[in-house]
Amino acid sequence: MGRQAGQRAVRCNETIEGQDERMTNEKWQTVREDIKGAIGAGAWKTWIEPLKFGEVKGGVASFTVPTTFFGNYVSQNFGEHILYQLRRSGESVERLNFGAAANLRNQPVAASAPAAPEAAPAAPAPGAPSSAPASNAGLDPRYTFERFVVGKPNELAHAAARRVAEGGEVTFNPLFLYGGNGLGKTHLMHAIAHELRARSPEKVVLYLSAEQFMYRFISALREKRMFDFKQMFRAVDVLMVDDVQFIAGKDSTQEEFFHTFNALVDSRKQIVISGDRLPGDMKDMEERIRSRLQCGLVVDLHPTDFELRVGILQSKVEHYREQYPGLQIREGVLEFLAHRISNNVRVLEGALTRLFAFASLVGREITLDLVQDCLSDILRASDRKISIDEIQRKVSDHYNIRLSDLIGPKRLRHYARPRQVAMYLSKTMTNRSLPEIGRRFGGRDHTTVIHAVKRIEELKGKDAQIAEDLELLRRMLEA
Ligand SMILES: Nc1ncnc2c1ncn2[C@@H]1O[C@H](COP(=O)(O)OP(=O)(O)OP(=O)(O)O)[C@@H](O)[C@H]1O
Repeated sequence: MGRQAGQRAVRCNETIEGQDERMTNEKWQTVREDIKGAIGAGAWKTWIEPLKFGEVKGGVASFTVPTTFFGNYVSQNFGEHILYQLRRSGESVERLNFGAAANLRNQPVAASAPAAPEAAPAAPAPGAPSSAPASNAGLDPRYTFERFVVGKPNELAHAAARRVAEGGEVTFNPLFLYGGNGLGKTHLMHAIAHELRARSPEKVVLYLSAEQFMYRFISALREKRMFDFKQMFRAVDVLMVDDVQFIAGKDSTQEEFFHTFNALVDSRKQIVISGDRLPGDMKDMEERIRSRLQCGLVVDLHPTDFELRVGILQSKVEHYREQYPGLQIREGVLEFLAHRISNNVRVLEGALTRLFAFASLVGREITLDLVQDCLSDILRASDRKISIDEIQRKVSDHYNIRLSDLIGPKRLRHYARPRQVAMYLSKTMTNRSLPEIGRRFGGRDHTTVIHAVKRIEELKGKDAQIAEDLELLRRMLEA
């Protein structure tokens, strides 16, 4: 463990022992008044006043709330304020626990994470700890390393995520995960947070989407709570921001993000960011942010290959078997799905969920006929066509050059060769005409495209590197 983390743990323990008896209901009354200043009287009256303070024990502050929903809402929306104000008042509280009054006789209810958009309704996972750090609100309990299937396309991203989750000395900062839709970026980020929470419960791990960052920033500005906002973000040990491309073009949010980022990096706190493309290709993102996003470790989640998709389906089937015992699935069905639905794991998962639900309703075995009946719309939509845009994006990522340089006028070999590769793929993998391809590459003439195609045809036979690049790009585009 790094020096910093060790020092922090000792300090926390010392304070906790001294202060467990100290925290009283009277003190809570003072603290909650401070929260009123931070969140406004309306929200305070609705959400904070009804909280009944219980105790602080082992670094966990417990409250009784009217319902589980109430607890979840407070945890998600005001948890950080409560933690921050408690700590400011001298308490060394690491977590909050909200027990619903009705359930208290049985078991305290955790202020558990709400469901991710496509997730099952929020409920603490079986066996989950009975309290969750408020800063972990929003985590899907299913998105763990155990449930993440590793294959060639995602092995590097997985290894980097594992390294961060060990919570040791910060070696690369930030870890930037990028890739297309539904390839597992969010899953890996949640897995890091779950693992850190289990290994180092004293650490404050904050996961949020870039959109949430923006809304919190705007409401802090509106309610004149910028000091609290800054303190809150600077108090975290690990910050994870998902879908960072969302803040591109949003100037003041970018400005605040930039300062938050710098403050955390300066104090050697780990940052994990995800995006749908390379930082360098994020149009409308300020240059200073793009360069900072690239200064740690940048890893790509490549499109899944057939083997990985089959692996993911098999792992999901195992979980479904617990839910739908006795359901039979014919041989060849998973391979068929993995072959036909290739671009997005989320769609693949959705297809399987629908199949299991349908088969259990009608009491039928899952066969290829059932797949055709039940998934015709998904299968139709997955018969996708490859576009010139996609080819350009993949080629520029592959050769690590900017999209604008791939398309632009620069004639250096460093740009010209990838451009010829992209033109060749556009000719051989789409049914676009030569003039149209020329137009899409910065308004070039169709004879330039013919020359590029011929040149790559020639090189394919004698340059092993080009042959390998073409093969890899083709596989990624077809995936
Ligand atoms: N390797 C994998 N193993 C198991 N499940 C996976 C894997 N990759 C993706 N999934 C599942 O696919 C779904 C979509 O993944 P996730 O939300 O992490 O994608 P994403 O890359 O963040 O997509 P987006 O950019 O659209 O937000 C999730 O339910 C996730 O559990």
